[in-house]
Amino acid sequence: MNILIYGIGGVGGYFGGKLANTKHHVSFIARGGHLKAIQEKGLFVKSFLGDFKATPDLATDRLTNIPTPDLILMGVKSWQLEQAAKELAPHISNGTLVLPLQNGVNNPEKLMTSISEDQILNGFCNLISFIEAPGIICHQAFRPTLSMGELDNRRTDRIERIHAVFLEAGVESKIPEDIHREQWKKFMFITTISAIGGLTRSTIGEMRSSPYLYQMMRDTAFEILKVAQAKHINIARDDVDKVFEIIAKQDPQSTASTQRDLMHGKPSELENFNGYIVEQAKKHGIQAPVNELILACLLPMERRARAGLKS
Ligand SMILES: NC(=O)C1=CN([C@@H]2O[C@H](COP(=O)(O)OP(=O)(O)OC[C@H]3O[C@@H](n4cnc5c(N)ncnc54)[C@H](OP(=O)(O)O)[C@@H]3O)[C@@H](O)[C@H]2O)C=CC1
Ligand SMILES: CC(C)(CO)C(=O)C(=O)O
Repeated sequence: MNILIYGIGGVGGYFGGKLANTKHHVSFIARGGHLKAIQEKGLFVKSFLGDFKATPDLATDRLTNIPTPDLILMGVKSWQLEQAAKELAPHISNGTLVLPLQNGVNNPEKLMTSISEDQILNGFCNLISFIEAPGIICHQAFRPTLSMGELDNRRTDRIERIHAVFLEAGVESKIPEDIHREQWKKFMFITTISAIGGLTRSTIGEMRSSPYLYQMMRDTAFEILKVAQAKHINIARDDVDKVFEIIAKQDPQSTASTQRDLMHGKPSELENFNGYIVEQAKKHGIQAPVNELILACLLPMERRARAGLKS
């Protein structure tokens, strides 16, 4: 199989690195000093589960150089997906499948702006990893897992084939019965902790121990639940409780990637998280005042980050 990893950051670097060590032909799209380091020395993944080195068949910043991919793993941030899909469209065939791994729940729709719906899968992952230095990925915590599915949840031969490729690479991969439901559960978790964490600059432990902030997290989650149900996602009140059980188990010092982006004045996924909920709540006639407040408070900072100014 010809596999392309588009974006070799925390996620693309970890899973792309695993795939590069299989028999498949693996190409990396990266840029700048990170690309140069990978071209010169390969990609080094420092992982608390065991370090490994990966040498892709090709590392480039030019899509014209790559063989037509059978599978593309999207490793960019969710707000970079539309642009990436536009750039990819002329370089794929009708048989190419695209698997997004971004946090958020509208990534397939973003890809559909340039790529045919029947070539798009849905997916998400769990791990904590980031670029530590050019050519080096640090996988810091969480046993990496990957969930994937067809948009209509059918267990097709092609999804089984892709799942098998990840298993072959030693990645813990799942095809849940309902990929959208599982993705919304993760979305509820990550959106609830990221935004309030970003707004208050607090760790998960600090938010859990403040009754006010804890209630704010719960209100955020219930607004997300209402939007999900309006969109006919099979998710219930029990799922909110399960999300809060997961929140209760997190290391008190932990912060989510979007929260860290917000805190470091980098462009973040705020608009794909709370922004999406506010937009969809309006569309479905639902009140979402907590998500609206969070979004309004963080948007000026987000705009500064996008204008290249540090907050
Ligand atoms: N990191 C994590 O632990 C987790 C992240 N996620 C989700 O995964 C997604 C990816 O996050 P993450 O891996 O952290 O993001 P990163 O910022 O670490 O990685 C994105 C990479 O894509 C590169 N990129 C973007 N556009 C291009 C382009 N046109 N050409 C070449 N390279 C490009 C970026 O390069 P450059 O830096 O030059 O812009 C960067 O190296 C997000 O949706 C995130 O929420 C989900 C679970 C865990
Ligand atoms: C919370 C976590 C680590 C779970 O994978 C995540 O998705 C993120 O930080 O973006």
